[in-house]
Amino acid sequence: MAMYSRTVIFSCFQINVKMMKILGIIWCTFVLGYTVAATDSPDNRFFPEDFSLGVATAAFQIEGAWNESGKGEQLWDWWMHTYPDKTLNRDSGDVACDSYHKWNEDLELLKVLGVNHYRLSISWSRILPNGWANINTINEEGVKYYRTLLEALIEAGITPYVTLYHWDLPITLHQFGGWQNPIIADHFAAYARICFELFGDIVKNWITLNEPHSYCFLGYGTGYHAPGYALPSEGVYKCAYTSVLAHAKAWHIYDEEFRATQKGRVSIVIDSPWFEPLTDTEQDREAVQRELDFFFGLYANPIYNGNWPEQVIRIVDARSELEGYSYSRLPKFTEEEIQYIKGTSDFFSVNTYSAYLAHHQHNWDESIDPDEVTYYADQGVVNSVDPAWASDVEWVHKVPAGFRKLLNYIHNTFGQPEIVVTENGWAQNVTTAGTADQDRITYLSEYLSALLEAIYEDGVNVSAYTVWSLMDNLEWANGYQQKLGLVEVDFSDPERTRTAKDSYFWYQMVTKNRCLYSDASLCI
Ligand SMILES: CCCCCCCCCCCCC/C=C/[C@@H](O)[C@@H](N)CO[C@@H]1O[C@H](CO)[C@@H](O)[C@H](O)[C@H]1O
Repeated sequence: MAMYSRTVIFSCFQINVKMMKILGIIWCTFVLGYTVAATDSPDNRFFPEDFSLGVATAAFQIEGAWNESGKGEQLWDWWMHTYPDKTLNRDSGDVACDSYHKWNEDLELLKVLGVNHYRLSISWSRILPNGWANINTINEEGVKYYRTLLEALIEAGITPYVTLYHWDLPITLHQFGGWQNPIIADHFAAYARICFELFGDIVKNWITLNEPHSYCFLGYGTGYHAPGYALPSEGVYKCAYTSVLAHAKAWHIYDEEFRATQKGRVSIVIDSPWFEPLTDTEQDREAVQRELDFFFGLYANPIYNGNWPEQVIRIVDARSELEGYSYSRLPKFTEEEIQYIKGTSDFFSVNTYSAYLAHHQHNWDESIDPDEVTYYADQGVVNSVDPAWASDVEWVHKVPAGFRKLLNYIHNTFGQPEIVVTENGWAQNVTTAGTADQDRITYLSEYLSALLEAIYEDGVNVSAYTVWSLMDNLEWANGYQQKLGLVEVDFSDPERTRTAKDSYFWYQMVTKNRCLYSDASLCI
């Protein structure tokens, strides 16, 4: 039955969406009976009535059309064209899922999936081809593309969550040093203002930046991502400083100029795995807290509590001095900036996929290795994973209990905010991926169970959950070699044919039943 549903699904899209829904229901009835039994006792409670279930994508990862309709070049276009060997299989985003041309097919997928919200991003250089926010430089074709898509989503009853920056910096701004240069915060704020003006009448949920930890650490720390800068001693901190400031400026613009009329809200996506102590010792428990502070707190603390986490300041200042620096490698916020940044988030957005074990690094606090002047060495933590945690790619391990703990940590550390899970999902290697993706169903089911426990057992205020991703797409440096979609995309086919996976039908059942059981009468 599952195979039959999949084979016919896409011709149905064009003809009869209602028929698709019926096929999905048939699939659920005959296949999910087995699926649920195979999953480790999912929670049988209904999601709260106003809880929002959604999926996410990002512009560069799906749109393609990299130089069409007036779009300017951005960092990842340049990176993949200039250093093709830095991406697995020498893949690029030139065509990606071709969503720039096939957005209405994606919309049908969303409608049939029955999601409440869709998280997407706007490509900065599609709106402002040269990056500069000068009213004369707005690319009307880019505006029309997003306007049409956003209006169609609203028309379909799907709430858009719009990310302004998902790693695709206009190349002109990279040439100014990108996120190493605090002036980028002003450029971002000006771009944000234009987007609020252009789309704020219909977009009510804004995300300023996606995962600053990822683009700061990978782009300016290790150099594994664009722009490829290996500046591990200071690059991450400078990038974090500019990013936090950029976010705060955009939030203030919205707050002062748009909130009263548009009545929307603004947040920033912060990503973090959960960390478990390797051993039950005080040293390893402290290692967990240090890693959380350097990974998560570097971005969340200035925005929610004011300033960098206290121990990050203490450690980096002390180590900088011991290393012979005449200044601290950690840029400092002025008192005025601390007050300006604090409180600039209307809800807490978090991306999380995995957990790691944390172990105190031997001698970390007693000696300084001059070859180890890095953001990583500052933390003094060695990470590993528990071999019992299921995994198909090196960076994602199935640890739903860690997800619940992370939600509780946010609740307790950052003032019990409303939490929106803006990304969570299961990554498969291309060699093991396929449309029969029971592993993904198991992962999502267990993570959603953990989320329900956080809501009902722990009293954590989680209002939305978002699967990454609607469809397989360009996974940055991993090219098309890792798959996270509910829908498979054939990247060898010029048509980029989309085929629903088993997980797509499973999530369709969840959005319909609003619980994790195919038989909703079992839910309470
Ligand atoms: C054998 C020992 C292994 C130890 C390894 C220890 C490493 C510890 C440090 C943790 C690093 C975690 C990296 C996770 C980052 C993710 O949050 C990030 N890659 C997620 O980015 C989003 O994910 C989507 C899927 O990759 C992506 O497509 C999307 O655009 C991103 O927003």
